[in-house]
Amino acid sequence: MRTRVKICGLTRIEDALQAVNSGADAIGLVFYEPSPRYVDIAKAREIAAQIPAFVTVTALFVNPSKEQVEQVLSEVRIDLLQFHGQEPGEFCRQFGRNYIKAVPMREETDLVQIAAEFHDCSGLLLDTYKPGVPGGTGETFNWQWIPQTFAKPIILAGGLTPENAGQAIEAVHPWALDVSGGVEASKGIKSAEKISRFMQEVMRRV
Ligand SMILES: O=C(O)c1ccccc1N[C@@H]1O[C@H](COP(=O)(O)O)[C@@H](O)[C@H]1O
Repeated sequence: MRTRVKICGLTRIEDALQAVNSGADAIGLVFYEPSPRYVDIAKAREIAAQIPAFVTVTALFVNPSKEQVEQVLSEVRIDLLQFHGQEPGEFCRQFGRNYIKAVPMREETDLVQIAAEFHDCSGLLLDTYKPGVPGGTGETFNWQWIPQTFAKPIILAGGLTPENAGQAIEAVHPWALDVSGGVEASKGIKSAEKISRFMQEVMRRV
């Protein structure tokens, strides 16, 4: 069984189809306006409508209002919510949808306590901590901070590229990798060649 892959920050249909046709298990749409990967509801609907069954359409939020999440859920085909800010557990679970929670990783991060707060999440997404930047940093963190066995599925993120994807799998054995900047040609624009190479590196580790 291979490591799952989510390709995040898609802003164009052709990039989303490239991700799907290269074997990605999930795509991510960023509903966070300051991001260069932000998509509005109209664009998100267009992209999501092209995604076939069994590929998970993920909606990424950073400290959204309840109303913003509800609006996206009512207008776009969304299979999974991703909360990438300081949202508490009660906020994340109020929508009655599957969700993953991003954790900004520091050496002292208490993953056991976080897993208890988000006991009903579908996975913890471990990302690089950078003050003032909620995500999409393009930087890795020290993977040795991640326990080898853990109660929740681990989704590894932060600075992943075609060059380090294989090493990440061998070091961390995560449930999934989540990549954004590492498969881009420029911010918000994906590179077909990098997506394809990233997926090949993952598939070589089956
Ligand atoms: O991609 C963004 O712009 C973004 C903005 C705000 C929060 C999260 C964001 N992206 C997520 O960050 C991680 C790591 O990204 P990268 O591979 O280091 O570029 C990933 O989960 C993205 O989905």
